[in-house]
Formats: sequence, C-alpha cells, structure tokens
Amino acid sequence: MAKKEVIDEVTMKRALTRITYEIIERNYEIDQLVLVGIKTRGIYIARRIAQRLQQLENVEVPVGALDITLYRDDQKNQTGQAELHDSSIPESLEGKEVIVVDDVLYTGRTIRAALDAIMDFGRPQKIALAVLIDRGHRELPIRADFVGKNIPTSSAEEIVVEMLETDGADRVLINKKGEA
Ligand SMILES: O=P(O)(O)OC[C@H]1O[C@H](OP(=O)(O)OP(=O)(O)O)[C@H](O)[C@@H]1O
Ligand SMILES: O=c1cc[nH]c(=O)[nH]1
Repeated sequence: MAKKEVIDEVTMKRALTRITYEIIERNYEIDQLVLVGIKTRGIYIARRIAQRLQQLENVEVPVGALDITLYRDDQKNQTGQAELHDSSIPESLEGKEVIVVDDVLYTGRTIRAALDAIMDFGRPQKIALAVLIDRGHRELPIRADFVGKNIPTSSAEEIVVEMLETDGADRVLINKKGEA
C-alpha cells in the first residue's frame, strides 16, 4: 500500500485552531496554564497552539519540551543515557494547569511516561492531554481531552505526521508498516 495523505495543511491548521478554541472554552486559569510538548512534533504543535492563544486571547502561555524516551516502559527506546536531552520546562509545574501535547496517541505508553516525567518538575493542579491524531489501540487507560482527528487504524499501519518545522510540509500520512 502506498502512503496515503489523510490530513493536508489546511485541515491541520483548522484542527489546531479548533483545539485552541476548545482549550479557551474549558476555562483554564490562563495565567496558570503551561503547555508541555513531547519531542519532536508535539513541541511544534504546542508552540502553534500557544501562538493561536496569543492571537485569539492575547495571552502568552509558556511552552515546555519533554524528551521522555528514558522513561518509556517498553523496550523500544531503552538505549540508555544518550536519549536524555532537550527536556526543558520553563518553570516549576507546582500548582499549574498543564496540557501535554503530542502528535499521535497510540498505545498511551508515551503519555504514561510523560506523566511520570512531569511529576519531577512539581505537582501540577491538573494535567490534560491534547493530540493531533488519536489512532486507537490503547494499551493503558489513557484518553485525550483534545483531539485534532480520530483516525482508526490497523496495527499493521503507521501514522506519519509531517510538520513544516522539521519535514518541510504540514500533512499526515497513513502507511503500511515497514514500507517507505
Ligand atoms: O502512544 P504511543 O504508543 O506511546 O505512541 C505515540 C508516540 O509515538 C510517537 O513517537 P515515537 O516514539 O515513534 O518517536 P517520534 O515522535 O520521534 O517518531 C509519537 O510521536 C508519540 O509520541
Ligand atoms: O503510527 C504511529 C504510532 C505511534 N507514533 C506515531 O508517530 N505513529
């Protein structure tokens, strides 16, 4: 199966704008809000949501970045210390209202690990989750509060998120695992 585009630039933009409106409607204490993006593309998505919050509400929401590869509990990323880099949280998360942001939600293991990692930066008042794509197949009791698009997949497929900042274009593709 060839790669198939399931989200184009315009649809991605709309999805992120909608998520931003949903965040606004949720009545967060804006001055307590911190977005925490999960590397790599979750950070870009978090920055884009922060930009829209600035445009729509004239608020500056801090964006942190989390590299959680060391914390994962499956063997996929247990390659040791070399992966502990780039986590940067702008301030203590103690008492904050945190929204974790990632590109794809799949088994939920990355998010479980992210929750662990966040606790090292203080105890937030609450934590929510925003993802661009929810592709199903959860292995843990984790769900997203804000979803750009639900894309049902088989486990033989993969979702490939491309973003301007790192891939030269904004789009989402579905691909048969192992195919280029
Ligand atoms: O719900 P899960 O099963 O944990 O899967 C979701 C995670 O998988 C991907 O990261 P990946 O580890 O593939 O790294 P990448 O983002 O650098 O491609 C994706 O960016 C999510 O962070
Ligand atoms: O299909 C998938 C699964 C996890 N993470 C991705 O980026 N794509």
